[in-house]
Amino acid sequence: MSDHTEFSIAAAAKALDDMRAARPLVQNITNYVAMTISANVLLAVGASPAMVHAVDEVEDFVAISSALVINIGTLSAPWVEGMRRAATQAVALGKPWVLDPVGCGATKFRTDLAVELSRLKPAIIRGNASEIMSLAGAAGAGGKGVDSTAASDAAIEAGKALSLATGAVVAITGETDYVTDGAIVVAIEGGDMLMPLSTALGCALSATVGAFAAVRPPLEAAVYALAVYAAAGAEASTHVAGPGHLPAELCDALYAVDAAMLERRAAISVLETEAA
Ligand SMILES: Nc1ncnc2c1ncn2[C@@H]1O[C@H](COP(=O)(O)OP(=O)(O)OP(=O)(O)O)[C@@H](O)[C@H]1O
Ligand SMILES: Cc1ncsc1CCO
Ligand SMILES: [Mg+2]
Repeated sequence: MSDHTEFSIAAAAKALDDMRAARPLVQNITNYVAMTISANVLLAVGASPAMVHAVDEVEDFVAISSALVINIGTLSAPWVEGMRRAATQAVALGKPWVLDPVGCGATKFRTDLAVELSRLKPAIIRGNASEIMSLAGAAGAGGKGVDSTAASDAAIEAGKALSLATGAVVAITGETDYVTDGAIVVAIEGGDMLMPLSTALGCALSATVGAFAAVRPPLEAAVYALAVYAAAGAEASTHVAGPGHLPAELCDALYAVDAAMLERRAAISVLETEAA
Protein backbone atom coordinates (compact mmCIF):
# COMPACT_ATOMS: atom_id res chain seq x y z
CA MET A 1 0.00 0.00 0.00
CA SER A 2 1.32 3.40 -0.93
CA ASP A 3 2.08 6.06 1.69
CA HIS A 4 0.05 8.32 -0.53
CA THR A 5 -3.18 6.81 0.69
CA GLU A 6 -2.37 8.18 4.13
CA PHE A 7 -3.11 11.84 3.51
CA SER A 8 -4.69 13.25 6.63
CA ILE A 9 -5.68 16.45 8.35
CA ALA A 10 -3.08 15.70 11.04
CA ALA A 11 -0.38 15.48 8.37
CA ALA A 12 -1.62 18.77 6.89
CA ALA A 13 -1.24 20.40 10.31
CA LYS A 14 2.31 19.02 10.61
CA ALA A 15 3.22 20.30 7.15
CA LEU A 16 1.86 23.72 8.16
CA ASP A 17 3.96 23.69 11.34
CA ASP A 18 7.06 22.71 9.38
CA MET A 19 6.43 25.41 6.78
CA ARG A 20 6.00 28.06 9.49
CA ALA A 21 9.17 26.89 11.23
CA ALA A 22 11.12 27.19 7.97
CA ARG A 23 9.48 30.52 6.98
CA PRO A 24 10.57 29.88 3.38
CA LEU A 25 11.46 32.71 1.04
CA VAL A 26 9.04 32.35 -1.87
CA GLN A 27 9.85 34.22 -5.08
CA ASN A 28 6.80 35.24 -7.09
CA ILE A 29 6.62 36.38 -10.68
CA THR A 30 2.95 37.19 -10.51
CA ASN A 31 0.38 39.56 -11.94
CA TYR A 32 -0.39 43.16 -10.99
CA VAL A 33 -3.80 42.16 -9.63
CA ALA A 34 -2.45 39.42 -7.38
CA MET A 35 0.76 40.91 -6.02
CA THR A 36 -0.46 42.45 -2.78
CA ILE A 37 -2.93 39.74 -1.79
CA SER A 38 -0.38 37.03 -2.63
CA ALA A 39 2.29 38.69 -0.47
CA ASN A 40 -0.18 39.22 2.39
CA VAL A 41 -1.42 35.62 2.19
CA LEU A 42 2.15 34.32 2.31
CA LEU A 43 3.01 36.49 5.30
CA ALA A 44 -0.19 35.54 7.11
CA VAL A 45 0.27 31.81 6.65
CA GLY A 46 3.89 32.04 7.76
CA ALA A 47 6.15 32.35 4.71
CA SER A 48 8.32 35.18 3.42
CA PRO A 49 7.23 36.60 0.04
CA ALA A 50 9.19 38.53 -2.57
CA MET A 51 7.72 39.73 -5.85
CA VAL A 52 10.70 39.78 -8.23
CA HIS A 53 10.43 39.64 -12.00
CA ALA A 54 13.19 41.78 -13.58
CA VAL A 55 15.04 39.75 -16.16
CA ASP A 56 18.36 41.10 -14.83
CA GLU A 57 17.89 39.60 -11.37
CA VAL A 58 15.49 36.66 -11.52
CA GLU A 59 18.22 34.04 -11.68
CA ASP A 60 20.12 35.49 -8.72
CA PHE A 61 16.88 35.69 -6.77
CA VAL A 62 15.98 32.07 -7.45
CA ALA A 63 19.36 31.17 -5.97
CA ILE A 64 18.39 32.67 -2.59
CA SER A 65 14.76 31.48 -2.61
CA SER A 66 13.31 28.21 -1.36
CA ALA A 67 10.58 28.06 -4.03
CA LEU A 68 9.44 29.96 -7.11
CA VAL A 69 5.89 30.72 -8.30
CA ILE A 70 5.22 31.82 -11.88
CA ASN A 71 1.80 33.27 -12.67
CA ILE A 72 1.02 34.47 -16.20
CA GLY A 73 -1.89 36.76 -15.29
CA THR A 74 -0.69 40.08 -16.71
CA LEU A 75 1.92 39.43 -19.37
CA SER A 76 4.41 41.50 -21.30
CA ALA A 77 7.41 40.44 -23.36
CA PRO A 78 10.17 41.25 -20.82
CA TRP A 79 8.28 39.41 -18.10
CA VAL A 80 8.03 36.36 -20.32
CA GLU A 81 11.80 36.21 -20.66
CA GLY A 82 12.13 36.56 -16.89
CA MET A 83 9.72 33.64 -16.44
CA ARG A 84 11.73 31.43 -18.79
CA ARG A 85 15.01 32.23 -17.07
CA ALA A 86 13.62 31.87 -13.56
CA ALA A 87 12.02 28.48 -14.28
CA THR A 88 15.18 27.19 -15.94
CA GLN A 89 17.31 28.37 -13.01
CA ALA A 90 14.97 26.79 -10.45
CA VAL A 91 15.24 23.40 -12.15
CA ALA A 92 19.03 23.77 -12.48
CA LEU A 93 19.32 24.49 -8.75
CA GLY A 94 16.85 21.78 -7.72
CA LYS A 95 14.30 24.23 -6.31
CA PRO A 96 10.58 23.54 -6.72
CA TRP A 97 8.57 25.88 -8.90
CA VAL A 98 4.80 26.28 -9.29
CA LEU A 99 3.03 27.32 -12.50
CA ASP A 100 -0.31 29.18 -12.39
CA PRO A 101 -1.50 29.25 -16.04
CA VAL A 102 -3.93 32.15 -15.58
CA GLY A 103 -6.35 32.53 -18.47
CA CYS A 104 -4.83 29.67 -20.47
CA GLY A 105 -7.12 29.23 -23.47
CA ALA A 106 -8.19 32.88 -23.65
CA THR A 107 -5.60 33.95 -26.27
CA LYS A 108 -2.99 32.19 -28.39
CA PHE A 109 -0.13 34.17 -26.77
CA ARG A 110 -1.22 33.09 -23.29
CA THR A 111 -1.90 29.48 -24.23
CA ASP A 112 1.39 29.10 -26.10
CA LEU A 113 3.32 30.52 -23.14
CA ALA A 114 1.51 28.30 -20.63
CA VAL A 115 2.34 25.26 -22.77
CA GLU A 116 5.98 26.35 -23.09
CA LEU A 117 6.34 26.91 -19.34
CA SER A 118 4.59 23.63 -18.52
CA ARG A 119 7.44 21.89 -20.37
CA LEU A 120 10.07 23.51 -18.13
CA LYS A 121 9.51 20.99 -15.33
CA PRO A 122 7.27 22.75 -12.84
CA ALA A 123 6.86 20.70 -9.66
CA ILE A 124 3.19 21.69 -9.46
CA ILE A 125 0.67 23.28 -11.83
CA ARG A 126 -2.36 24.91 -10.09
CA GLY A 127 -5.27 26.32 -12.03
CA ASN A 128 -9.02 26.44 -12.30
CA ALA A 129 -10.85 23.80 -14.35
CA SER A 130 -10.96 25.71 -17.65
CA GLU A 131 -7.25 26.55 -17.41
CA ILE A 132 -6.22 22.96 -16.69
CA MET A 133 -8.41 21.54 -19.46
CA SER A 134 -7.06 24.09 -21.93
CA LEU A 135 -3.44 23.45 -20.94
CA ALA A 136 -4.02 19.71 -21.32
CA GLY A 137 -5.51 20.26 -24.78
CA ALA A 138 -8.81 18.73 -23.64
CA ALA A 139 -12.12 19.42 -25.37
CA GLY A 140 -14.73 21.62 -23.72
CA ALA A 141 -12.33 23.72 -21.64
CA GLY A 142 -14.46 26.83 -21.94
CA GLY A 143 -13.22 29.70 -19.79
CA LYS A 144 -14.16 33.37 -19.70
CA GLY A 145 -10.92 35.33 -19.58
CA VAL A 146 -9.34 34.34 -16.27
CA ASP A 147 -12.53 32.73 -14.87
CA SER A 148 -13.51 29.09 -15.21
CA THR A 149 -16.75 28.08 -16.88
CA ALA A 150 -16.21 24.40 -16.09
CA ALA A 151 -16.67 22.51 -12.83
CA SER A 152 -13.50 21.17 -11.25
CA ASP A 153 -14.58 17.51 -11.51
CA ALA A 154 -14.87 17.93 -15.30
CA ALA A 155 -11.10 18.53 -15.38
CA ILE A 156 -9.89 15.49 -13.43
CA GLU A 157 -9.05 13.39 -16.48
CA ALA A 158 -7.37 16.37 -18.17
CA GLY A 159 -5.40 16.99 -14.97
CA LYS A 160 -4.17 13.39 -14.94
CA ALA A 161 -3.12 13.62 -18.59
CA LEU A 162 -1.38 16.96 -17.98
CA SER A 163 0.47 15.47 -15.03
CA LEU A 164 1.65 12.47 -17.06
CA ALA A 165 2.72 14.73 -19.95
CA THR A 166 4.66 17.24 -17.82
CA GLY A 167 5.75 15.31 -14.73
CA ALA A 168 4.11 17.98 -12.58
CA VAL A 169 1.58 17.38 -9.84
CA VAL A 170 -1.62 19.07 -11.03
CA ALA A 171 -4.04 20.88 -8.71
CA ILE A 172 -7.50 21.80 -10.03
CA THR A 173 -9.51 24.20 -7.88
CA GLY A 174 -13.22 24.96 -7.66
CA GLU A 175 -16.06 23.97 -5.38
CA THR A 176 -14.08 20.79 -4.68
CA ASP A 177 -10.33 20.84 -5.28
CA TYR A 178 -8.50 17.90 -6.85
CA VAL A 179 -4.80 17.05 -6.83
CA THR A 180 -3.28 14.37 -9.05
CA ASP A 181 0.09 12.96 -10.01
CA GLY A 182 -1.43 11.13 -12.96
CA ALA A 183 -2.36 8.07 -10.90
CA ILE A 184 -3.53 9.18 -7.48
CA VAL A 185 -6.44 11.64 -7.23
CA VAL A 186 -7.03 13.43 -3.93
CA ALA A 187 -10.10 15.59 -3.24
CA ILE A 188 -10.05 18.54 -0.85
CA GLU A 189 -13.32 19.99 0.47
CA GLY A 190 -13.74 23.36 2.13
CA GLY A 191 -13.60 26.93 0.98
CA ASP A 192 -16.72 28.91 0.15
CA MET A 193 -18.72 30.03 -2.87
CA LEU A 194 -17.67 33.65 -2.14
CA MET A 195 -14.02 32.86 -2.93
CA PRO A 196 -14.26 33.08 -6.74
CA LEU A 197 -16.02 36.45 -6.32
CA SER A 198 -12.88 38.01 -4.84
CA THR A 199 -10.11 38.40 -7.41
CA ALA A 200 -6.75 36.66 -7.24
CA LEU A 201 -7.51 34.30 -4.37
CA GLY A 202 -6.52 31.47 -6.72
CA CYS A 203 -3.27 33.28 -7.49
CA ALA A 204 -2.60 33.68 -3.77
CA LEU A 205 -3.33 29.97 -3.33
CA SER A 206 -0.67 29.15 -5.94
CA ALA A 207 1.75 31.26 -3.91
CA THR A 208 0.79 29.26 -0.81
CA VAL A 209 1.43 26.03 -2.70
CA GLY A 210 4.93 27.37 -3.36
CA ALA A 211 5.50 27.83 0.38
CA PHE A 212 4.52 24.21 1.08
CA ALA A 213 6.64 22.98 -1.83
CA ALA A 214 9.63 24.32 0.09
CA VAL A 215 9.05 21.76 2.86
CA ARG A 216 7.21 18.82 1.27
CA PRO A 217 7.41 16.83 -1.99
CA PRO A 218 5.02 18.12 -4.68
CA LEU A 219 2.01 15.85 -4.11
CA GLU A 220 1.92 16.42 -0.36
CA ALA A 221 2.71 20.12 -0.77
CA ALA A 222 -0.26 20.64 -3.07
CA VAL A 223 -2.72 18.60 -0.99
CA TYR A 224 -1.75 20.24 2.30
CA ALA A 225 -1.57 23.79 0.96
CA LEU A 226 -5.04 23.37 -0.55
CA ALA A 227 -6.38 21.90 2.71
CA VAL A 228 -5.02 24.81 4.75
CA TYR A 229 -6.49 27.30 2.29
CA ALA A 230 -9.82 25.46 2.17
CA ALA A 231 -10.07 25.59 5.96
CA ALA A 232 -9.10 29.24 6.16
CA GLY A 233 -11.41 30.18 3.30
CA ALA A 234 -14.37 28.46 4.95
CA GLU A 235 -13.57 30.06 8.30
CA ALA A 236 -13.12 33.53 6.78
CA SER A 237 -16.41 33.28 4.91
CA THR A 238 -18.33 32.96 8.17
CA HIS A 239 -17.07 36.43 9.13
CA VAL A 240 -18.14 38.38 6.03
CA ALA A 241 -21.39 39.61 4.48
CA GLY A 242 -20.00 39.40 0.94
CA PRO A 243 -16.76 39.14 -1.07
CA GLY A 244 -15.44 42.63 -0.27
CA HIS A 245 -13.88 41.88 3.10
CA LEU A 246 -12.94 38.32 2.24
CA PRO A 247 -9.24 38.91 1.45
CA ALA A 248 -8.66 40.53 4.85
CA GLU A 249 -10.61 37.84 6.72
CA LEU A 250 -8.79 35.15 4.74
CA CYS A 251 -5.44 36.55 5.87
CA ASP A 252 -6.65 36.56 9.48
CA ALA A 253 -7.81 32.96 9.14
CA LEU A 254 -4.52 31.90 7.53
CA TYR A 255 -2.69 33.51 10.44
CA ALA A 256 -4.86 31.58 12.91
CA VAL A 257 -5.27 28.25 11.12
CA ASP A 258 -4.24 25.24 13.21
CA ALA A 259 -5.11 21.55 13.55
CA ALA A 260 -8.49 22.33 15.12
CA MET A 261 -9.54 24.72 12.32
CA LEU A 262 -8.34 22.22 9.72
CA GLU A 263 -10.36 19.46 11.39
CA ARG A 264 -13.47 21.63 11.55
CA ARG A 265 -13.35 23.29 8.12
CA ALA A 266 -11.54 21.03 5.63
CA ALA A 267 -11.64 17.42 4.47
CA ILE A 268 -9.16 15.34 2.46
CA SER A 269 -10.14 12.11 0.71
CA VAL A 270 -8.30 9.84 -1.71
CA LEU A 271 -10.58 9.19 -4.70
CA GLU A 272 -8.23 7.06 -6.77
CA THR A 273 -5.08 5.23 -5.72
CA GLU A 274 -2.19 3.88 -7.77
CA ALA A 275 -3.68 0.41 -7.57
CA ALA A 276 -7.13 1.48 -8.77
N1 LIG B 1 -17.70 27.25 -5.28
C1 LIG B 1 -16.67 27.19 -4.43
N2 LIG B 1 -16.85 26.69 -3.19
C2 LIG B 1 -15.82 26.61 -2.33
N3 LIG B 1 -14.56 27.04 -2.60
C3 LIG B 1 -14.31 27.53 -3.83
C4 LIG B 1 -15.34 27.63 -4.81
N4 LIG B 1 -14.80 28.15 -5.95
C5 LIG B 1 -13.50 28.35 -5.69
N5 LIG B 1 -13.20 28.00 -4.42
C6 LIG B 1 -11.89 28.09 -3.75
O1 LIG B 1 -11.33 29.34 -4.11
C7 LIG B 1 -9.90 29.23 -4.22
C8 LIG B 1 -9.46 29.78 -5.57
O2 LIG B 1 -9.87 28.86 -6.56
P1 LIG B 1 -10.40 29.31 -8.00
O3 LIG B 1 -10.72 28.04 -8.71
O4 LIG B 1 -11.49 30.31 -7.86
O5 LIG B 1 -9.10 29.96 -8.59
P2 LIG B 1 -8.86 30.91 -9.84
O6 LIG B 1 -10.02 30.82 -10.80
O7 LIG B 1 -7.51 30.63 -10.37
O8 LIG B 1 -8.87 32.34 -9.13
P3 LIG B 1 -8.12 33.71 -9.57
O9 LIG B 1 -7.75 33.56 -11.00
O10 LIG B 1 -9.13 34.78 -9.33
O11 LIG B 1 -6.95 33.86 -8.70
C9 LIG B 1 -9.57 27.77 -3.99
O12 LIG B 1 -9.16 27.60 -2.65
C10 LIG B 1 -10.90 27.05 -4.24
O13 LIG B 1 -11.01 25.86 -3.48
C1 LIG C 1 -8.53 39.65 -13.02
C2 LIG C 1 -7.21 39.28 -13.54
N1 LIG C 1 -6.81 39.65 -14.80
C3 LIG C 1 -5.59 39.22 -15.11
S1 LIG C 1 -4.86 38.34 -13.86
C4 LIG C 1 -6.22 38.56 -12.85
C5 LIG C 1 -6.27 38.02 -11.47
C6 LIG C 1 -7.08 36.79 -11.36
O1 LIG C 1 -6.58 35.72 -12.06
MG1 LIG D 1 -6.43 31.87 -11.57
